[in-house]
Amino acid sequence: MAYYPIMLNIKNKKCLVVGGGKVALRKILSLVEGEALVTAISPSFDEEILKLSAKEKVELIRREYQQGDVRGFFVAIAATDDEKVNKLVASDGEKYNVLVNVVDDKDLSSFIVPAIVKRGDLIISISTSGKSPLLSRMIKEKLESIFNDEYEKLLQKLYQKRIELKEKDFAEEEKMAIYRKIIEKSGLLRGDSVKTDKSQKLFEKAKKLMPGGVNSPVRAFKSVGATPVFIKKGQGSHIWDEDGNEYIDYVLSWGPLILGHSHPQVVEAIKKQAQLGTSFGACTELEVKMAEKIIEAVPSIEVVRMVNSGTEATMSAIRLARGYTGRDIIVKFEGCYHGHSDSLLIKAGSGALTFGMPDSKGVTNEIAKDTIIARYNDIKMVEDIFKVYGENIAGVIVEPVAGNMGTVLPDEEFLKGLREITTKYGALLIFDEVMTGFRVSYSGAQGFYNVMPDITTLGKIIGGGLPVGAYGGREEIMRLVSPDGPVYQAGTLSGNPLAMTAGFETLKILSETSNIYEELDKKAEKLCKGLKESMVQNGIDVTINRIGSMMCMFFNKDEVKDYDSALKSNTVMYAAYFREMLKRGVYLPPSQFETFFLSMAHTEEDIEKTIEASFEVAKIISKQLE
Ligand SMILES: N[C@H](C=O)CCC(=O)O
Repeated sequence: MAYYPIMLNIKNKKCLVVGGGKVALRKILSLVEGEALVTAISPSFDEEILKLSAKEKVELIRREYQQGDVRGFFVAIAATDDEKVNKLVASDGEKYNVLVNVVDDKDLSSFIVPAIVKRGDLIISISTSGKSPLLSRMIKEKLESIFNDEYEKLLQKLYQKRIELKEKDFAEEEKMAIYRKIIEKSGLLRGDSVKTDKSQKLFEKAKKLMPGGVNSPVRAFKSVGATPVFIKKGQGSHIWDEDGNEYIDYVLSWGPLILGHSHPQVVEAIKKQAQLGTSFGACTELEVKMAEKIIEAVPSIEVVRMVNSGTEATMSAIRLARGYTGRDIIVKFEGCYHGHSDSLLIKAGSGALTFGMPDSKGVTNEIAKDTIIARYNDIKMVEDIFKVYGENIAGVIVEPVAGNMGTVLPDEEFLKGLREITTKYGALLIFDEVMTGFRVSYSGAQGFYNVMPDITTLGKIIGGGLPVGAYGGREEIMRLVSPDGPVYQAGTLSGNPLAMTAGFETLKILSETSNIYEELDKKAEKLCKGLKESMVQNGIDVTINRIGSMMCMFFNKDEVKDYDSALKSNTVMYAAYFREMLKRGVYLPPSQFETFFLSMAHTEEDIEKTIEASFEVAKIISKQLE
């Protein structure tokens, strides 16, 4: 059956309800609300119907329905459980041209009544053409949670404006523009028009071709309950997806793009180099320039080796620490992520934490037993571990600012304590500065906190957006690396000219631009202040951790200083926040346990827009708390 949806004006129209029970009561109430002249026929009536009659809202006829009763009515509703009566009302309706609805029997009805969401004069009706009342009800509940009273207020505002403009001599397009502005200003419908068809199609295809449809797990948006958007291009602080949606980007390829996307100087240098050759697997002057630049900047590095990723850098650093000390055990911290090499995938952060599998299958017990886990910021625990295993510990690896369980800052004494303990026991201290290097300061976290490790690993920023990694440290340690020494490590594309060029240009800009880190800090401070305020004003608990342009907004009322406290965050709330922000053109990390990054390219306007969006979203997600 095909239905034609209409809204009936029943004001002052005679409407009949046949029946006197609870269902009849509901029907009478909705007719009364529509200001109809209601009559009900039934041998007996529910208490509430009698009360309505006492208030003269409904006229009651106390007897069974009789043939022809529908005559003269505008519409009739049969709400009895007597099949014979219902059929009689239906056939009378046909005979006397009266619209009839028989409750729960679409075949007997000439019209059916949709489920509705009503906010004052705003009425949204839902119908499954009588096929599934349950689905109608569930959709209604969903819509009720979206369309709150604010929509009614908006409707009234628009109506007032319409009356006001009626008298004025405006062209229709001008009027439309005014109405549109009012709607946009309300923020209520912003983002609901985002189209992601192309991304969705691509993801369906990708899932068939790649595990989870991705080349790195966190990209799958799984923990935030969304379909990933497929990115087509980036410029400055903005990215665009395949459907043409624009976003302010706070992921920045997970940190490398401190200058923003496609910085013209970096792009130009890459182009020039590409014309000269992309890889030689041989020595180049570029590698020498890059090594010089890194050694100049990072205080503890005297000699450096370039590799292709952060994972390679940390894996090689561990091997070097073992080679140097002749010991096997490594201490790492819960929630710190050092890439995906076997010995470091124990209680790891980032995607491993996001997907609840911090210990990966495929890592043998033999390997796992040489990694001891300690609590971040718990120097006493590290001391205790060293008291028992000190003689066998090759090194301690740590993110000096943890960025892979969200952002977690080190306590004042934590890093210093690690330096003292490792020195005392002859173990090496490895700072994984893949994320913090050239990010928290030009000299990394070690410069910022003035604590010098023995080995440092780098990645991200030093590749200027191309794949890269590096590890370096005191000369006496680094000379053990092959071919100077017996610790083997190699790579076909290591130090490749494109990555070296992009990285070198990036570091050059960072070193030549005055106050760059101060500016980033100021922008990030403003952003965090606004984000926090948006939550506080809407009664949402949030803890923001930040150092310079690295930050994380934990949906958590308590301080976040380690893995356990990070895990107490409300990930469902973060997921809702992420989805709503995305709709409003703000691209955040698709996991509660990742870091937000800012770039030099982010403008005041970006920050303001983000805060504005956050206020809108906070209002929406605060409803989840009710
Ligand atoms: N937190 C990770 C890197 O720093 C996220 C990147 C990835 O796993 O793809």
